[in-house]
Formats: sequence, structure tokens, C-alpha cells
Amino acid sequence: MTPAARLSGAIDLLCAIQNAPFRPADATANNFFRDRRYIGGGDRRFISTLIWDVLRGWRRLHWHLRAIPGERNSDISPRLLCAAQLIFSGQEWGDVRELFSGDRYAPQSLTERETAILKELSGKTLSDVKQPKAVKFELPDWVLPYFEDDFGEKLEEEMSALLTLPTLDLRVNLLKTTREKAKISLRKEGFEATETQYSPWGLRLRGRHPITSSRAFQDGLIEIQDEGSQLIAAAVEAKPGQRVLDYCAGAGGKTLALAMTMENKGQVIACDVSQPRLEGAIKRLRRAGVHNVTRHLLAEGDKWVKRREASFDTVLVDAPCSGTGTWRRNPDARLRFSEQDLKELTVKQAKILKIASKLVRPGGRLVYATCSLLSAENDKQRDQFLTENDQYELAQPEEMSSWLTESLKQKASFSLTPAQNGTDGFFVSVFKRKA
Ligand SMILES: C[S@@+](CC[C@H](N)C(=O)[O-])C[C@H]1O[C@@H](n2cnc3c(N)ncnc32)[C@H](O)[C@@H]1O
Repeated sequence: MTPAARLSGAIDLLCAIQNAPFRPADATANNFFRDRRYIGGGDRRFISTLIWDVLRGWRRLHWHLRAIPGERNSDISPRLLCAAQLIFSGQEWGDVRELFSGDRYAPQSLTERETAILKELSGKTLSDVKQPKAVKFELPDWVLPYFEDDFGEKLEEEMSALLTLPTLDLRVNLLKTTREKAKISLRKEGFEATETQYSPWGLRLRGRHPITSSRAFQDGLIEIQDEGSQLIAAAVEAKPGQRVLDYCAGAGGKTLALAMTMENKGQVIACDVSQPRLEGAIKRLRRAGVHNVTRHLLAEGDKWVKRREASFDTVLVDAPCSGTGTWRRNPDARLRFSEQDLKELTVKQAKILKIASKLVRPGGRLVYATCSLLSAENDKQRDQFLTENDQYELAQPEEMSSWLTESLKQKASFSLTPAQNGTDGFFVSVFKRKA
């Protein structure tokens, strides 16, 4: 594709994302590229990078565009956003204007208004000292006070890290290989991976890589999983022969890791309320060579839960949450997240935790986890649970998982953040049901 055709593709994708405001941008992008198979790998990368840069800089881009005289309340189109992002990423204004040639496959020529606006941006930088904090950190206004309370003087450091590009983390599947061997296999295919700092099974790649088409991925030697997510599974410490419940299993990201630490021995039940998500696990389990997992779709008024009370050695609740810890990967989620969502989620989390806690046998473990950075979903949820459930206590350091590093083992609850750990943001709390 020519540079102009790529820009045109990017504008079309941003339109598609805006037309589906309740849908995650990556789901829209997957459909977009599936319907346009003629777009090759390099072009696809260009288009995705530009659009993800736009989403990552959404509030700052709007701040600039709205600051232009006469533009305070006017519509800001995908064309303007893409062109503005190109200018902020260092392209000369004249070069950007040329891309809007109006030729076949190129975007229509710039209007007079668009030309005037974009000229104004020339020479400016995306971040500006005059931007209010919520704009600077790309946060919805209502969320800022929550993060200010939670992070205090670390706010700047944490929020800046949440704006950086994420790494591509892989979990080595010990059912099929070792970390060293997986690293060598990846190197042979041209991927230079380094070992992760905390996860004993993790490998890390910088930048974007077509890893799903690699042999190592297709043979099930590796799975894509953020290091923080791997550490949640590590904290669970599911052991061979145990009966383990993954209560909010989704498409099985953590289920796969639990089956791995169990060496395929014992039983994992993967539950969820979403059929499509549970079905998403089938292919992954097969690829990974996992055969000790069964799936169960939870339904309203399900007797399944009642019949299994106090029967599991370990229950993981990887709760539905704000996903604030993954905002590096999903910058569009920032735009959709409302205070009402947070309220509903915290109620739901407490409810799920209560149900799941009944399923743990006396002396067994209950692990609560989120990919949130908000204490309302993390520490506060843990404290409320402990206040309301005298059958539970926090695990002692010596009871923490042997898969964790010494520093992480010290506390029964720990948080991971992009700034402190270089992972997505996660929270985990390990409870023990009193014998
Ligand atoms: C954070 S995601 C789980 C991710 C998954 N564990 C993984 O590692 O890939 C939370 C999951 O909770 C599920 N969920 C939502 N409400 C639920 C409920 N009441 N009971 C069980 N699962 C629920 C959602 O469908 C979603 O798949």
C-alpha cells in the first residue's frame, strides 16, 4: 500500500472504532482486518500503530484541537485525529498534507478548515504543561481523584508508566518444554526473548511481533500472557492431584497455567458466565496439551455451585474488574469506563467472592485477583471480605506459593504495577479457609 492508502485505511479503522463505542477497539480492529485480507502485515502494523497512538493520546489530541480558536465545540473527525497524531509524531506538516491527495486509495484533500487547524499544530508537542492532570494522564475526569488517593505522590510515576507501550510477554508451557528450550526455539525463528524478572515461566519480547504465526506458538510451547497474569497463577500454586476451581475462567488464560503447575494431574474446573469466552479456551487447551480441565457454564440459580460446597482444595476468583491495570494495552477502555461501572463492579466482585468462598474446603485456599489498579476493587474488597467472613484469614508468608520470588512471598496480598514491576497492573490476595 502507498503511505496515503495506509493513512486512508487508518482513518477507516478509526471510523469503525467510533461507530462501535461499546466494543473493545481490538475486537473491531480484528474484524476490520479480517474483512480486508488484502492488507499485508507491514501495512497492518502501520495502521494499528497509528490508531493505537491516537487512542493512547486521545485526551491530549482533543485538548489541542479544541484549543484552536473557533473549534471548542466542533466535531473532531477521525481524519483530523490521524493527521494530528502524524504531526505530533514528528512528520512535517507539508508531508502530511500531501498524503491527503484525493487520489485513488488516498484520503480526500484537506478542507480549508482542516488545513488551518493542522497548520496550527505544526511544531507543537502532544504533551503540554498547560494540560490539566486528567488530560495529561489520559484519564476520565472522575477517575483522577481515585488514583490521587491511591497513589499519592507516586501518581505521576504510575500514570506515566500506564501510558507507555506494553511488552509482549509469553508464558512457557512447562508441559511441553523448558524456558531455556523455548527461548532457543524462538531465537531460531528470529525472536530474541529475555527471561522475565518475577515469573519463573516468563519470556519477554520488546515491540510488536507476529508471534501467533510462530512454530513455537502453534506447537503450544508458549502462550501469550502478561507476566503479572502469570504471577496470579503462580500465587495460586495449584498442585498435582488437587481439585481446583477457576471460577471466572474466561478464555482460560490462567486455567492453562494452573493445569501446567498441576502437571496435568488432578482436576481443574473452569467456570464462567460467558459461553463464548469458555469456548475460546477449547483451542488453547488443546494446543497446550492440557487434559485435566473441564468447563462449566454458570447460570442463574445453578445448583452446580450448591452441590460442590466445600469440595475444592483451591479456588481462584479472577474477578471481572475495571481492567485499569491493562490500560497500556487497551487505551480505548479508558474512554468507556464510568463511575457507575466501578460501583457495579465492586458489588459484583463482593458477590462472586462470597459464592466462591463457600466452595473451598476447610484448610483450602481462596485466591482473589484483579487486573485493576484501584483500591476499591483490591485492598478494600479484601478487607470487606475478611470483615464479613470469619472462616477466612490471610495466608502466612510461609504458606505463600513456592513459585513466587522471595520479595513477592512476603505478603498474602500484593499489587503489581507497570511503574514498579514493568507488568500490567494486578492485585492478588491469598486467603486460607480455617480448618
Ligand atoms: C478478568 S476476566 C477472567 C480472565 C481469565 N481468568 C483469564 O485469565 O484469561 C473475568 C471473567 O469473569 C466472568 N464473570 C463475570 N461475572 C461472573 C460471575 N457472576 N460468575 C463467574 N464469572 C463471571 C467474565 O465473563 C470474565 O470472563
